[in-house]
Amino acid sequence: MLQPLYNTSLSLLTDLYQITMAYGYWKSGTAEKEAVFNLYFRKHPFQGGFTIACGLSSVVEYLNAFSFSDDDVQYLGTLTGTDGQPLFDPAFLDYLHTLRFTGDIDAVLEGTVAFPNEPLVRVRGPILQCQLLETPLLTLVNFQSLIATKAARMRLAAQNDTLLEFGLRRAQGIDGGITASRAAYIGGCDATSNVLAGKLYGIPVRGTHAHSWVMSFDSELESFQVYADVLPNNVTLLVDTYDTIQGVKNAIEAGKKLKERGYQFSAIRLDSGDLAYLSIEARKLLDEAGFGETGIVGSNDLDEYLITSLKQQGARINIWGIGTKLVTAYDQPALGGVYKLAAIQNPAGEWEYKLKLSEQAIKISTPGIQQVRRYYNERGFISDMIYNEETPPAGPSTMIDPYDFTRQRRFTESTAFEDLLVPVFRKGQPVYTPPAIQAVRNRVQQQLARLHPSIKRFTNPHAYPVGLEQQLHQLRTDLILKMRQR
Ligand SMILES: Nc1ncnc2c1ncn2[C@@H]1O[C@H](COP(=O)(O)OP(=O)(O)OP(=O)(O)O)[C@@H](O)[C@H]1O
Ligand SMILES: O=P(O)(O)OC[C@H]1O[C@H](OP(=O)(O)OP(=O)(O)O)[C@H](O)[C@@H]1O
Ligand SMILES: O=C(O)c1cccnc1
Repeated sequence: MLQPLYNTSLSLLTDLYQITMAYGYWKSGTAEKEAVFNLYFRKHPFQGGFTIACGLSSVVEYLNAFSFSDDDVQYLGTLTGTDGQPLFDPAFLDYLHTLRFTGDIDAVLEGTVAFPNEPLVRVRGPILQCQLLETPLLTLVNFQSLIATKAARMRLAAQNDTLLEFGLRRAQGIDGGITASRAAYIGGCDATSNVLAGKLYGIPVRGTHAHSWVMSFDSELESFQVYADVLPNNVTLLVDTYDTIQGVKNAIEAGKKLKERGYQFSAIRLDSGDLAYLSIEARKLLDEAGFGETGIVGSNDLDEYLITSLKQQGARINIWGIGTKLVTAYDQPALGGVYKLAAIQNPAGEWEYKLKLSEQAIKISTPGIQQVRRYYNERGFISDMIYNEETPPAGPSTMIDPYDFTRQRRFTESTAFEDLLVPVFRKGQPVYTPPAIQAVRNRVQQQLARLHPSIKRFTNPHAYPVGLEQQLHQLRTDLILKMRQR
């Protein structure tokens, strides 16, 4: 389902420097130079061992709608430089007005587990266009991948329990809320309380009630009974407004009447106090009253660590309501994805490889028209090898760790693999239709099932092996040496 937002002009949703650089390329006659940029991140969020790639369907929508509207170019025409004179030549604004994306996009499918330095999106096309896409692509992919990853961690902690996303009220603004609900569902939540996200994306919506409902009545019991009368097919009662144990007893009273009417008493919700102790006591009371099927929702500043701890304490919660810590990615509020130039074609049509140097080894970029080859066996994923599509591995291949070249792995021709980047746009035309959101969500779980548990643990996870194919490693090393000699 299309999000209408991406179908309006979002071409100014970028940093000014992208447009000034585009102007520079246009003015200096280099706008059409063919270039390749890679979008990748350098470090997993949350000190984790994996990241879930997310945001590609928004990228597709964004690119399909990519154009500068009349008022976009009019606005750009009002911008001035430090001398107060117009920043852009009107002829450039005319050029922008008719500009459409004409390049190629290759990308890792949404819901794929990804690792540092692997391109999630690769953009090839006239350098001016590639440059203009940097900020919007990062905006779309960084946040969605961050939240999908956080949700996947919560799913790991919650195991087979139900996971509800309740974050809208604490989200980073409107788009933060809507986008987080989508990414959280993909990452493993079962439903959201965010009704607009439900409508836009086809995500199941679920909810309980607030303390205000209970407080608006003279007694808690009456509030439960009225709620059950009015919404007999949606009865989850929040029991902690006054005294939780008494609240459970009142909920059972209301539940009995509901049962007599032939309806199911779905659940109670605990939102404060010791969630382990209270859920164990509530479970006993519910079971004794014949409500063995009635669930227990736990909420209150939960995250993957608290869910794990509560489970270890024997908590009887089987439905987890998670808001703030999920949609704000509380412990790491940004994924540091970057977008780097990796190659430019010279007038003879040959690739000149490009690399960004840094004193920090982790920040030195990798040149090449990069593709990721993921090797696997029947037990799961073995390792990922980044290679240059211009020099693909032929026969047995050797993968080298770019941070320690003595660490190498050799793959025989019989090792099974798949290449992760798939064609998404060719010459500006979409050649890939994003799957339904449910399929993306399923993909996350299928992918995680193929990752060794040591990579998925929260504390000191094992690093999944990612390296460079030997020819690409050599190219990168030669370029670093050449540039350091300058
Ligand atoms: N058994 C438990 N073990 C670890 N953490 C828990 C346990 N029970 C609850 N918590 C967490 O402890 C934190 C504080 O909860 P607590 O209910 O004491 O404070 P609160 O949020 O101020 O309560 P209230 O909503 O009544 O103001 C919450 O993040 C909650 O999820
Ligand atoms: O705790 P979160 O993970 O963010 O989950 C969402 C919270 O939102 C509601 O609380 P409310 O806004 O009523 O405030 P509260 O924290 O005082 O309960 C709800 O009762 C949850 O506690
Ligand atoms: O439905 C709920 O229980 C809910 C929704 C949003 C925030 N907190 C709780």
